[in-house]
Amino acid sequence: MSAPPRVLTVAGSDSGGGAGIQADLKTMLAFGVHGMSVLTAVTAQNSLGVQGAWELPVEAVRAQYRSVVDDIGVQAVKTGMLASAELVETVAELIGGTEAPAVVDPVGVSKHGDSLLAASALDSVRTKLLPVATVATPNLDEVAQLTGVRVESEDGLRRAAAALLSYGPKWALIKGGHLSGDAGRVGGGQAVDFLTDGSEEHWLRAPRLDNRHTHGTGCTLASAIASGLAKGQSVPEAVAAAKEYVTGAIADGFALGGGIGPVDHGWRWRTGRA
Ligand SMILES: Nc1ncnc2c1ncn2[C@@H]1O[C@H](COP(=O)(O)OP(=O)(O)O)[C@@H](O)[C@H]1O
Ligand SMILES: Cc1ncc(COP(=O)(O)OP(=O)(O)O)c(N)n1
Repeated sequence: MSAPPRVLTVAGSDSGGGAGIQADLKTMLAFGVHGMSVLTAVTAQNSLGVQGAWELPVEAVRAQYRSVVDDIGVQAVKTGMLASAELVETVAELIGGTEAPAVVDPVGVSKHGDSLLAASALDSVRTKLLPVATVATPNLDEVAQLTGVRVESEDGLRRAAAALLSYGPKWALIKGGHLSGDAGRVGGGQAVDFLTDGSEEHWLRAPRLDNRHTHGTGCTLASAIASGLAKGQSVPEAVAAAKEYVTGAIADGFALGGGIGPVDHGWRWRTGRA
């Protein structure tokens, strides 16, 4: 049997299993690729928020990365929670020395408002990590932090993407999940994301689903994109497939715990929907 495409996630652990490394590996399984992980931090986390977070030492991150890349090999890398400037710079250096495409999810703050990245690391994200990204996938809060552009309209998505591209990623995917769904406002009724490399433009639209159990959407989307790239898809193809997958996962999100439950990574086989 031939070897499956291999995808590496460099991210933090979510003990609740909804986001972080756990969401990434479940997504990779759903896309039929072999998922591998470099752990950067451990969080005590559940549907109510993040109760604690501990970073791993830089040597532990470097060692995990080398173990995987030097022996097993990777066709795509995805990054998530990187916690500190030191870890951001280490991971940027490692990715910069690897040929595989990199999907950078510049995780800043969880849905509950818990910080997952030190404020002092923002400059390292801008100057070290974004330049080595094939695709960068910030949500609206993250792109505002990184570029200063606050998005309230579809034109705002375009401006934010242009500002992000100035830091060097090949493609910018601005996720409009946080745009207000109120009737009459832009994005109302739809979850709109915008993808561009500065010349091509792709608008990704899906019905805005009325399910509060959306924990892990960003990690899931980025891992699905990395899985598509590892299979040889172009960036627009991989993003379109990832958007379809995350939309289905939100539709079947689980009411687990007392707060925001996780999306369902196994919705395709659980429900039989394509
Ligand atoms: N209620 C929703 N209905 C449908 N799609 C959504 C909803 N909320 C978020 N999304 C989609 O989920 C993906 C992740 O976006 P977002 O939730 O903004 O990221 P993050 O988890 O990083 O904050 C995007 O494709 C976004 O459009
Ligand atoms: C360990 C860890 N990494 C990343 C996140 C953020 O995940 P995301 O997919 O953006 O989902 P929400 O937290 O916004 O629901 C996380 N929470 N934990």
